[in-house]
Amino acid sequence: MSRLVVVSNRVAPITEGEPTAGGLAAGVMDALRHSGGLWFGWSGQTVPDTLVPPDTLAPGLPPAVARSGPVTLYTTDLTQRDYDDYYRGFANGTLWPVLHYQTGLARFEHGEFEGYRRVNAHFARHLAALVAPDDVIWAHDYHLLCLAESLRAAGLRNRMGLFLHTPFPAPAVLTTVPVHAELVRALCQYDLVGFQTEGDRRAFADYIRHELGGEELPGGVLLAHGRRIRTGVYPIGVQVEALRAEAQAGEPESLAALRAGLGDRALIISVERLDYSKGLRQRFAAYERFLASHAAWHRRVEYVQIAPPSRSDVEAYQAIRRELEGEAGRINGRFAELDWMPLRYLNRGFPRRRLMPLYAAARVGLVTPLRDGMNLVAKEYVAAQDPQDPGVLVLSRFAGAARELDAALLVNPHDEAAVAAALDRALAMPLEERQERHTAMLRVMRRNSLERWRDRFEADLRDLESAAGAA
Ligand SMILES: O=P(O)(O)OC[C@H]1O[C@H](O[C@H]2O[C@H](CO)[C@@H](O)[C@H](O)[C@H]2O)[C@H](O)[C@@H](O)[C@@H]1O
Ligand SMILES: O=c1ccn([C@@H]2O[C@H](COP(=O)(O)OP(=O)(O)O)[C@@H](O)[C@H]2O)c(=O)[nH]1
Repeated sequence: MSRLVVVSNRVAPITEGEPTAGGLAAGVMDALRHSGGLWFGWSGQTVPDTLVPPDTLAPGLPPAVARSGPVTLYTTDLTQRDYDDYYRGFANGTLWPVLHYQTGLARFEHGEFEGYRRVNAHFARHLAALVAPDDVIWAHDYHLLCLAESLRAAGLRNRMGLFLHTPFPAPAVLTTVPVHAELVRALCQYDLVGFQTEGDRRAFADYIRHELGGEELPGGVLLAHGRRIRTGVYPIGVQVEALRAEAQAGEPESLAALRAGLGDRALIISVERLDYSKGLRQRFAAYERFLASHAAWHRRVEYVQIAPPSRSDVEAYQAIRRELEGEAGRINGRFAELDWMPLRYLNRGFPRRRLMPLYAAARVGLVTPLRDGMNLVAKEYVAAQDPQDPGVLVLSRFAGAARELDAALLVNPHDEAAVAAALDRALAMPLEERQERHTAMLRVMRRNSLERWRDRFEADLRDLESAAGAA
């Protein structure tokens, strides 16, 4: 069978035990670990611009190669200028906020978009030297919307698919990006475009029909720019049994330390990259309101927030970090007692195998992003629970995960009073109701596993005829 070539900006660290850099890297690594394949991406390193001759696009060096089990990892460095324009600039300063409906936080510079295209072309140039004509190419996420266009320009006729890990916003939101038309035209060079939810897929189809005057055929096929693009919904999953084993294996000392600090208090846990899309500011406010309005829970609960810094050189991320540090101190200052700290805010990451026992020990998993493509932490929390005595997931209706995990306590993260009431309800929930909700969520998660996500996308990609995109 032809090879699977995976391309993403972020690749998983190949050293065991390092914190995983977000859900994409964790998911792709877990998915590739069994079937194997070639994975190409950014090394995470930048090199000074002076190392690059002015007439070349990017470092002329061949990519570094490493092996992790059956996965061969090719990584390339970025120059400082490429990193600034592409990753810090257009990908995370323009696209990320717009894809998450935060248009007020988005900036736009034509030069950064050019840099974004330059890096997509740089990736394509390396890939063109690596892929065989019958390989299937599976690109990931908003960093690589223009990759297929660059690969086609280099003459590649391979089957190419893109899976978008983030939301795809309504056309009225996407069109705030001045180069939306160029982006969607480039996206149409893929043969298959996959989304986390039907809402995201619908938004893309609406753009094609209403902005481009394209056509939508039955079975998720779109006709636009003289091409035939297949679309589908592939919710990313987790490996339930492997995660459960990690949760049970535990790490006696760290868990013991946590338990000693907690005593018999109920633990509320939240874990995410420190990102404004994750709704931490609103969550802190909701927790403060919960403490103010539910005095009966004082000293009986503790909220642990794990929030490793992310994209720290983007201004909006620096602002949220400053703000949360102040808020955590203020909330503790208002409610803490000599022997009780209501909120523990940890500004650092943990390897996932250390997080799993913490999830297992938590009475409530509090996951309230303002928008999220999926949110794997929600699924990991459910997987970690003891089915005989499970904790309760309080989940934002705006996370992709809410489409599947509708047996969670679904909340609107903008409604502080509703989140506070959900916390009270979750903490007081009778065993039978907790079990019923947990069983229902586990059933969906077992069905929509990580393997199914990978297998369905890969099968649909392989099913397409080579260069079938021409309408
Ligand atoms: O690579 P970074 O800039 O450090 O950011 C980490 C990743 O964040 C985003 O993850 C998304 O993918 C998850 C798995 O599908 C999904 O659950 C989550 O909702 C998404 O936000 C981003 O999309 C990735 O590209 C980043 O690598
Ligand atoms: O300190 C941390 C924080 C998060 N994660 C992992 O990073 C992923 C986050 O994925 P999610 O889809 O929730 O959000 P993203 O960061 O991709 O937006 C999950 O697998 C977490 O277990 C981790 O390993 N260590």
